[in-house]
Amino acid sequence: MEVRHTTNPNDVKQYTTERLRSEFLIDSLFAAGEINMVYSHYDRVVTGGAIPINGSLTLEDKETLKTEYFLERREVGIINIGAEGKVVVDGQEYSLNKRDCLYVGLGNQEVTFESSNSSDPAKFYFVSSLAHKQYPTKKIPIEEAEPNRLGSDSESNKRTIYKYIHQDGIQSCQLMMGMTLLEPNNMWNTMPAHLHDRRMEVYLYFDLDQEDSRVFHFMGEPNETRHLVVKNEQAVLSPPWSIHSGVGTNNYTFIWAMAGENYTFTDMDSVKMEELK
Ligand SMILES: O=C(O)C(=O)C[C@H](O)C(=O)CO
Ligand SMILES: [Zn+2]
Repeated sequence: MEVRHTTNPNDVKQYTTERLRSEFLIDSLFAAGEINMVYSHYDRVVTGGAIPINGSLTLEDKETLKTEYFLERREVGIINIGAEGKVVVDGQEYSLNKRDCLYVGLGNQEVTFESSNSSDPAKFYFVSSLAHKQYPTKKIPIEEAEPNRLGSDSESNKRTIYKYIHQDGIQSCQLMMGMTLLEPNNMWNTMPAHLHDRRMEVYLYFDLDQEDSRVFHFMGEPNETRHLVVKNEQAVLSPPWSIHSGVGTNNYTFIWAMAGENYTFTDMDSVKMEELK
């Protein structure tokens, strides 16, 4: 898998667009019949995508992790963003429809992905972080996730945050994961912006409804922002020192995942509008 190192915010001020994209944008996670992963040194989070077509794909990379199996020292959250498929965890099958989430804990030795129909395949997005204890493998459909409604039409940021893996939901060591759905004609996410220097975060943007749709994702320290132009099914690594917010040219949905120091979703430092530059 590709390995990305961490960056210092003072250095990032000098980056060209190309360098910024190569450090923070994950532009090709999803390819038919492949599993692709990026290992970030931010909290050692692995971000991945799998589209099984002919048979199953296995979650593994001994070469990079130097462990016997992927979850020997890790946990993983998996969300299906495609058609129906299944994840098999040490022989136990979990069927996932679009937007369903599965948490798989430390110590499970074999995790494989399969599509129910190869002509309309599943697309599994996953984020994995380090784990010290085994929590039970658990599936949660979006209907059972805790919704948190935010924003307003006048601010164009009316949206629902669904929390899957968190303190009051599926239990994990440090991984938090959920999905935010924007109401039609609402384009802004995570504005007003926030920081959490205790945790890194990854955003996956998907369901951008036109070929030409883009999300302008804002990152950087609040007084030194930059943007990344993001296409459908691309992800962004957000360092702990960076805001993470976006505005779309069309409707979209995104999956957020965090790992780091604490396990408190509400541990956020809000950024005042006058601080943003
Ligand atoms: O729409 C939002 O606002 C979010 O979804 C925010 C993320 O959940 C987040 O950044 C959590 O720290
Ligand atoms: Zn955040």
